[in-house]
Amino acid sequence: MTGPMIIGLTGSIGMGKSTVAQMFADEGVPVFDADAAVHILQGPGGALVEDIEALFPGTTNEKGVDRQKLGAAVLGNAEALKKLEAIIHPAVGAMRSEFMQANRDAPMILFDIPLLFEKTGKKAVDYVIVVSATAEDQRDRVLNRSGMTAEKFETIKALQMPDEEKRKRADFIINTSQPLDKTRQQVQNTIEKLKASLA
Ligand SMILES: CC(C)(COP(=O)(O)OP(=O)(O)OC[C@H]1O[C@@H](n2cnc3c(N)ncnc32)[C@H](O)[C@@H]1O)[C@@H](O)C(=O)NCCC(=O)NCCS
Ligand SMILES: Nc1ncnc2c1ncn2[C@@H]1O[C@H](COP(=O)(O)OP(=O)(O)OP(=O)(O)O)[C@@H](O)[C@H]1O
Repeated sequence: MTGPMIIGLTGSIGMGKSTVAQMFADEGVPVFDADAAVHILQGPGGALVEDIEALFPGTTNEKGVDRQKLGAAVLGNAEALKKLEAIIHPAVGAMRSEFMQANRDAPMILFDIPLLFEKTGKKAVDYVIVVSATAEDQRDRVLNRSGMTAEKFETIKALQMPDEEKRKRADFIINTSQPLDKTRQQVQNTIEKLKASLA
């Protein structure tokens, strides 16, 4: 194999992807965060702000994209979301390529991609890790966030592959319905197994 082993980290809304990705980073694994890339593209002076304003007038301001407004325009409107994804996903892909180039000498790298199964495709990675929690924990975590409603949660869930389906397709599952130190241990064990497969 040439280049680093590529690990995809995915999971449905609120399952704990960001927390688990940070645990991989703590172990020294370079992490590409797709959501963070979207924030850069949509943030102040971001490369896609103008295009988004043209497609969805009134959803940007001097600080870039107003995500509440853009979310209201696209979540629940399949055609609008498709148009937005058509400009965002290729730009995220380009940033991912740059990240790969910058980390080409690392033994393994991790892609944190919320929509890995839905959009990016399993072929982009060597192994898939699915982050999963009980439906109750997922719901509690998400509804505790500011700006979130039960309706918005249901709309987003309907856009994502069900957790059960994701788990079936996973090479590794990380459980986040347990204390954080147990989850960290699972992350460390997974890294050991991945390293063993490299040897
Ligand atoms: C719609 C937007 C403006 C809402 O922003 P907001 O800050 O309110 O929510 P946030 O980004 O935290 O997303 C909340 C949840 O929705 C999920 N989600 C976001 N976009 C999508 C999508 N296109 N399809 C399915 N789920 C999505 C996220 O994975 C997350 O679980 C924003 O998510 C966006 O620009 N999405 C399009 C880009 C995209 O597809 N991002 C997903 C990862 S690359
Ligand atoms: N064992 C655990 N592992 C991971 N997260 C946990 C655990 N226990 C509690 N949590 C909490 O659950 C929440 C998970 O949120 P996080 O932002 O990581 O999810 P996410 O999957 O990235 O969400 P989104 O898809 O909406 O971006 C955090 O507040 C975290 O502190």
